Amino acid sequence: MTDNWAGVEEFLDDTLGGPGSGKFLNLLTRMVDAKRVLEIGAQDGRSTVWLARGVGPSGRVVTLVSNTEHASMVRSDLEGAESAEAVEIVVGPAVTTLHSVRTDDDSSFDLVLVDAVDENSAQYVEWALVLGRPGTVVVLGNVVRGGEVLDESSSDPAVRGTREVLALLASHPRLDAAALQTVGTAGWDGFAVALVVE
Ligand SMILES: C[S@@+](CC[C@H](N)C(=O)[O-])C[C@H]1O[C@@H](n2cnc3c(N)ncnc32)[C@H](O)[C@@H]1O
Repeated sequence: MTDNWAGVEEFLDDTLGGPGSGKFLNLLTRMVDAKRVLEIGAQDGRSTVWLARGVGPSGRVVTLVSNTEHASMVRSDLEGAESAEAVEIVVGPAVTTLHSVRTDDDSSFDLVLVDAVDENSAQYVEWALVLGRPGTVVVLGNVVRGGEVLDESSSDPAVRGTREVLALLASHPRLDAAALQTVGTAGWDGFAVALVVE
């Protein structure tokens, strides 16, 4: 994982709409001075490594993965990574494991990354409200999906889940949110950011 960009494509890809995503998350973590981060959905450590680097060795990153294979991939990517000791990996379907997630000293999470990209995204955002506080930042990946998100007749669970969560972001009284579109080698996509308010 490097800070050195090899070119325009790498630079554009390093958002939640592209395959990189890490540097954007690292910047956001530092911008909001997040010390406690919850990552909902990781396949490997590409985001986790950058989140750990962002919170520093005294911070905490709780990463939810669906199975032991993905847990191994996250662990492997974390080997030798900066502040890897800050990361706790929790294995199992996020809708289940979220019930057991606690902050270590009962402090709320400062930043929640919703990136499982399945049909349960709205539930994950509801959990971000439970485990966060006014001022917590919530980020959601892959919310444009090549424009498919505009297809209200889609049967794709990811599209349906995304439409549901965008409707929640647009209407929830405790969320102030915006969505942004991105372009990169993975195509046209985007991410959403939300601020938890009183
Ligand atoms: C877009 S990727 C996550 C990218 C991740 N932030 C990273 O950089 O590795 C979505 C991943 O979330 C995980 N996921 C999907 N549904 C999940 C669930 N219900 N519980 C936990 N993880 C889930 C899957 O491993 C899936 O590959």
